[in-house]
This record gives sequence, C-alpha cells and structure tokens, in this order.
Amino acid sequence: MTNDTWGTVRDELIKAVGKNNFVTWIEPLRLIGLDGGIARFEAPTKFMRDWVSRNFAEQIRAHLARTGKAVERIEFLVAASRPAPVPLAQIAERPARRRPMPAVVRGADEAELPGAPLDSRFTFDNFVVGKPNELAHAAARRVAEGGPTTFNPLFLYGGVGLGKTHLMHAIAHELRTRRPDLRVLYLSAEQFMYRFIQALREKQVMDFKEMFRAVDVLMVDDVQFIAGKDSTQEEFFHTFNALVDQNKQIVISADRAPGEIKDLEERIKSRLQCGLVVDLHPTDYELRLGILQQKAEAYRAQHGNVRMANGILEFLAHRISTNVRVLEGALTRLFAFASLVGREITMDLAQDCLADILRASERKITIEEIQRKVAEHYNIRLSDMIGPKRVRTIARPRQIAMYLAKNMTTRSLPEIGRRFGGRDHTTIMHGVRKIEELKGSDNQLAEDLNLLRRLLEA
Ligand SMILES: Nc1ncnc2c1ncn2[C@@H]1O[C@H](COP(=O)(O)OP(=O)(O)OP(=O)(O)O)[C@@H](O)[C@H]1O
Repeated sequence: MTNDTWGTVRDELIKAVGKNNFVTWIEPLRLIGLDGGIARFEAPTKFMRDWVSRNFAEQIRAHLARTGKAVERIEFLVAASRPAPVPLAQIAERPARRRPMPAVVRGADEAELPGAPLDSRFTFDNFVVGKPNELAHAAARRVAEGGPTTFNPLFLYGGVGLGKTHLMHAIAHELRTRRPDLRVLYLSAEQFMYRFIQALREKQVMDFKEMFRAVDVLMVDDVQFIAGKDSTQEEFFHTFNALVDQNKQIVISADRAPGEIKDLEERIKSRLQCGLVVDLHPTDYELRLGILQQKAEAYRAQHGNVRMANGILEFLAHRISTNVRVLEGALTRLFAFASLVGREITMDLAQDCLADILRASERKITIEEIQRKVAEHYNIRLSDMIGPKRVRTIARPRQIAMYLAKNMTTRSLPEIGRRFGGRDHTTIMHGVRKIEELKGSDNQLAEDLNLLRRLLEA
C-alpha cells in the first residue's frame, strides 16, 4: 500500500471520527506496510496503541478495505526508536533550584500545600469507572505512573460534578506514593491568579516565576477561570511553555473543551489542545448506580449498617441527575436522616426526605421529544405531527402528543400550538380534552399513554 492510499484514507477518517479524535489518535500513527492482509501501524506509545486498537481499528480497517486493498486485520506496534522524552526523574535529579515559596510545592520533603490541600477521599481506589469516564480515568492513571510524558498537557473537561477534581487529586496522591521525588503542584486557576497578583503586589514576580518553573508536575484546576484576565493569562502561558519545553507534565481541567472557552487567547487554546484532550461525559445509569453502591459501602464501613429497602439505590440512580455531587448529597442526607429517626430507609422515606432534590432533578422533556416518540410509536412520519392531515390515523396520535406536551412540559397552549405547525391554542385545547375524555373509556389508549410517559421519562 502506498502512502497516497493512506493519505486518502486519512482524509476519510477525519470525516468519520471527527477532527479531535483524528488529531489525537489517528494522525500520530505511522503506516509501516500491508502484507498478507495485515496492515501494520506504529503508534508512538503503548497507551495510544491500546486505545487506538480498541476504539478505531475496525474503522481504519473498513476504510482501507474500501480503497480496494485486501485488509483482514490491523496490527499496531509501539514505535521503538522514538526520541525518548526526558524522564521526570531526571528533571527531579537536577540540582535543586532556589525555591522561594517552598510551601506551595508539594513533595516528600515539603510542607502541605496552603490553599490547595488534597482531599484524602479523592483517590483512584474511590473513583468508580464506567463508560462515560473510562478514557479520562485511563489517561489520568497513565500520568499518575510518573513515567516519561506521553501527552502534554492532559486536558480533562466535563460538566459540573463529574469528577475532574477527583481525578486530579488522585493523580497527585498516586504520584506522591510512587514518585516521592517529584515536586507536584496542584492548585486551582483562581489560586494561580491570586498568587500571581500577590507576587505583583509584593514585587516578587521573579520568585513566582521560578517557583512555578521548578515543579515537575503542574496541575491547574478549572482553567476557564483565567479567561478574560489578561495578565494572568499571559503569565500562565509563559509558565506553561517553560514547563512543556522541559518535558514536565501538565494536567489541566476545565468545564469545557479548550476551543470553547470564551475570552481565552487563541495561542493558549491551541497550546492546551496540543496534548491529550479528554472529556468526562455525563454519567449514565450504570455509573450512577456503581457510585451509589460504593458510597453506601463506604458509609457502612464507617458508621455501621444502615437498613435500606431493596431498590432504593436503583431508584436514586434512575431519578437523580448526572451530577455526582448531587447524587452523593442525596445519599448522605438519606443516611443521616435514617440514623436520626432510627428507621429503615424505605421508598416512602427516600421520596419524602429527598423531595426537593428529586424535583430539581426532573428531566426537562421537550415538545420535540414527545412528537418524535409518539410518531415512532404510531409509526407515522414526524412531519405529520405538524402537518395538516386530518385522517384519524394521524390526527389521533397528534392529539396524544398535544396531551402529553400539555401534561409533561410547562409550555403554554399557544406555545404548544406554535410547535404543532402554528395551530391555534383552541385546537390544542380541543385535542387535550379529547384525549382526557377518551382515556377513561379506551383501555388501549390509556395503556399507550402510560407507555409513552415511561419512555419519555426514561
Ligand atoms: N466516578 C466517580 N466515582 C466516585 N466518585 C465520584 C466520581 N465522579 C465524581 N465523584 C464525586 O463527585 C463529587 C464531585 O466531583 P469533583 O469535585 O471531582 O467534580 P468536578 O468535575 O471537579 O466538578 P466542578 O466542575 O464543580 O469543579 C466528588 O465528591 C467526587 O468524589
């Protein structure tokens, strides 16, 4: 196979896997050759090899096969002759620089980090891994090994309470045990800014610079905070470059991808993107249940047994939003309440005690979702939901969708009317009434409504 073919396939792959995935995983691959139906590629690191072979091998194979080559299998090897990055250990062994603010640098011989202490519960052991956070966890583990830097920076992003800080602390804990020789600094972007301002005020900017440039691993949490703060950004950029140039590991977290942070300088965005960018996806049911089970066990180990009816954890995992912090809060409140009143945690008690959290977590259902589900259920076209056809097989499902929109969303009748092809609010009212009337006498319709409700609430 020629490199031209691979070039064409790469162009196709950009479209198939998206630019981010392509740049991170596929672009660094080097085609070695195609022989006996086996295409061989070289990946720069073992981590990348494992990830690419697990997640992209089939797509690469299929795209190669489409060019007419007989490709049965793909093999990934790890590049042997890559110029070795300077190991962190070597950096640590260099003569120690003057460290003017030693209290903020964490290492075996150092004092605690003021303002950024590590939470002892935020360890890898306490981090539950599921599909939504699998890659972020694997990448964090890789950094925590303290070996040569394979991607720099590691950029973790995700919504509120999905475990970014937990993973960063876990890296720091692990490095502390495995590599006590490394100077690991963890702080929030806000603290970075305050330290910088303080240094400016006290005319200690050189000390500030030296201190940050003397760390082996720098971890900055919530970097979106420095957006729009020009001189802090400037300083952050120089710190960042100085550390990357020395092959020192940087780990950054934010609530969104680098390219989406508003008011962040372009050069910083592109610097942040040049390592490994991974997101923590919103939790799914399985992950939420796993986290609840782990937290319940930890609570029991600490406080003794708490009696709990079957199905409570499943109920919480089902009903509470994606934010793990809210999930934890609900469980803690439930246990505290149960131990105060000395009763078993029943479903009623859980619903009572968590009424506010459950209400706040209720999923917002949209009129479009309702129209789509109802159309699917009755096997009609989505466009008929908003179209003018009046035959019963279409008009009835449309009225059902109107009824559900009225009962499952907070939208007003005129608003619903607008979403149903600009119908008048009286038409919607008529549809809603019709279904209310029919559901008392038509069992099939009542059953359909129940089923649709459940599907929409799932
Ligand atoms: N996968 C997980 N396993 C166990 N606990 C988790 C997991 N994900 C999150 N948590 C817990 O949820 C809480 C919130 O996590 P964390 O503070 O790391 O979130 P975050 O993403 O940094 O949020 P924020 O955007 O608010 O800074 C913590 O108590 C953390 O231990």
